[in-house]
Amino acid sequence: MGTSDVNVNSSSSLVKDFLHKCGGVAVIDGGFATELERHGADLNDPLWSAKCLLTDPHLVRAVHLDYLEAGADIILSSSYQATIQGFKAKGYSIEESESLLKRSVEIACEARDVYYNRCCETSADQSTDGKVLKQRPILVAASVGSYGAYLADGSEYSGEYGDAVDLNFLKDFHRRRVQLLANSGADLIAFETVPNKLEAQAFVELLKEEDIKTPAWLSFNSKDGVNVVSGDSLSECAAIGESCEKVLAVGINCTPPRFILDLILSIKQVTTKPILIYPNSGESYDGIRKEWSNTGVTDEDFVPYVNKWCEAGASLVGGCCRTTPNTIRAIHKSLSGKRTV
Ligand SMILES: C[S+](C)CC[C@H](N)C(=O)O
Ligand SMILES: N[C@@H](CCS)C(=O)O
Ligand SMILES: [Zn+2]
Repeated sequence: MGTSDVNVNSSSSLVKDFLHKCGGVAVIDGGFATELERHGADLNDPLWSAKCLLTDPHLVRAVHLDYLEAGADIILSSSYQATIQGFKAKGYSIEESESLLKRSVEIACEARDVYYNRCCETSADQSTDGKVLKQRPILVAASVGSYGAYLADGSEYSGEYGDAVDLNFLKDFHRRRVQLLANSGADLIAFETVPNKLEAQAFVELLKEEDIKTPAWLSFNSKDGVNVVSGDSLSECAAIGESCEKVLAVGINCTPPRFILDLILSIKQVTTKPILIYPNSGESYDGIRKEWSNTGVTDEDFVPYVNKWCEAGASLVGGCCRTTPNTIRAIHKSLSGKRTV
């Protein structure tokens, strides 16, 4: 057995072991880019949330910390739309771009360190203003958004890349970023808002070809509750995750809450891996104007479904775009009876 086999075996139970320590269900953080915006960041930029790595790394750290204090057990780095190609288009060198990518994970790890220090400093009888300050296992996941995210026009909600974009193109597009993020100190890689089957295939092939030691999750988005946004079959997409030993969980993110239950039931047919769910608020996004239209959906609409989703098979639950630390606090509270620790 080579060293790579040893490493894969030792990380192959990371999510299941983590879930066990969390009492069966883990809380994922909430919308990251939209939370930066709520704090005043202007993300009308091709880099979207990754712009803050350049302009306001302190805010990036503060938002991670807010999610930890709201009860998130897993935080995702600010690298969703951070790509070497995107930074290069802004005039950054390859070295600078690579260092920004690594920085995104370092900042998340720093937030975790600050959080643990706060937990130590807070005695049990101190008031914590509703903050969850509890020493517990916390994972940092390196976010990898799709090629559509890099296009910066909301294409991750269509998954239509045109005929020129084939499997090799997507693998080459993502290769260096995945290598870097895998060696950045993150506990896992979060391939998220994956809009089509081709890109899912590219991600799992990259994990194998590049002998990536950091395990991953694979999370798709849907706009009809049946298929992924491109129209590709969710079952076929989830089965790609199931086929790869380095993918430790499969699920759905950035999808309206009303579709989630059916999507869990569909994924459950094809996977034995933990299922993760982190829906958006249910509002619509205009990818050109980079604006959300508020359809009146609120945190209160979302949270009551969380226990049903867990009963249906989800074991990692959080929020995506336009959810906030309040959403995560409410999810944490709502799951507290379900957790066995
Ligand atoms: C999941 S969508 C809201 C992401 C935003 C998009 N990549 C953009 O740049 O507008
Ligand atoms: N983790 C990213 C996903 C965007 S769909 C974010 O929350 O900004
Ligand atoms: Zn989202």
